[in-house]
Amino acid sequence: MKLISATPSPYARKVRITLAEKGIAFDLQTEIPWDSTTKTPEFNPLEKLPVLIPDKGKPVYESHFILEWLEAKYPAPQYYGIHPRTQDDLLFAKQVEVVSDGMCDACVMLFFEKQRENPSKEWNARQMRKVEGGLKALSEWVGEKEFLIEDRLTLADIAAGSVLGYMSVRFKMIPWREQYPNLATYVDRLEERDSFKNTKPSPQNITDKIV
Ligand SMILES: N[C@@H](CCC(=O)N[C@@H](CS(=O)(=O)O)C(=O)NCC(=O)O)C(=O)O
Repeated sequence: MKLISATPSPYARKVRITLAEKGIAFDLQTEIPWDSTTKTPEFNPLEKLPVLIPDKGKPVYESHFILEWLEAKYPAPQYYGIHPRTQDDLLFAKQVEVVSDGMCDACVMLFFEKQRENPSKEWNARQMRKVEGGLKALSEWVGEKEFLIEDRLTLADIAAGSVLGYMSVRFKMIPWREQYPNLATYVDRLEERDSFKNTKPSPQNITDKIV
């Protein structure tokens, strides 16, 4: 199995963490999806990574769907299960992923708006509100807990941990660790896991003109 990924990608990190927690071997293909050299269009009509390419069968893309696919194909108890046991908890975990991924989307929008000749203040303010609203929601959900659900790592922690780790790399100017010390404690504990330690995001050097 192969995963097309990028070093800063919080979406790809969710998949890398899940593969590690489930103990699934895979080849990591690191790319810059914004450069003309990327292979993503060969596998994903949306030209985005992450893309999971199974040894047999069709490519799987869109991180939340890749995690669904992995949980379906590599279920508990043979593999570590990332879905909570009850339906309500699973729906809540998916809501945490919606907010976490939405924060990532807003961060990506901000990242590229800054590269425009005349960045729109209104557009940036709108994206910042989404990031700040998401941080507030995550902080309220986490409280003083070690894990969001069932006192063990689930989809919710993978999603929340990935966006918080991304912000530490891409958005140092947002003082979220001071604003929400409980989130800082929460993510620092997650980062002690091998699946997090071995998937730390790092910046990439985009060479092509994007906007
Ligand atoms: N909703 C998608 C978002 C994936 C995404 O935006 N990936 C970026 C790379 S990164 O932001 O994750 O580093 C990409 O491939 N962008 C290329 C493009 O949008 O054309 C997911 O969850 O997988």
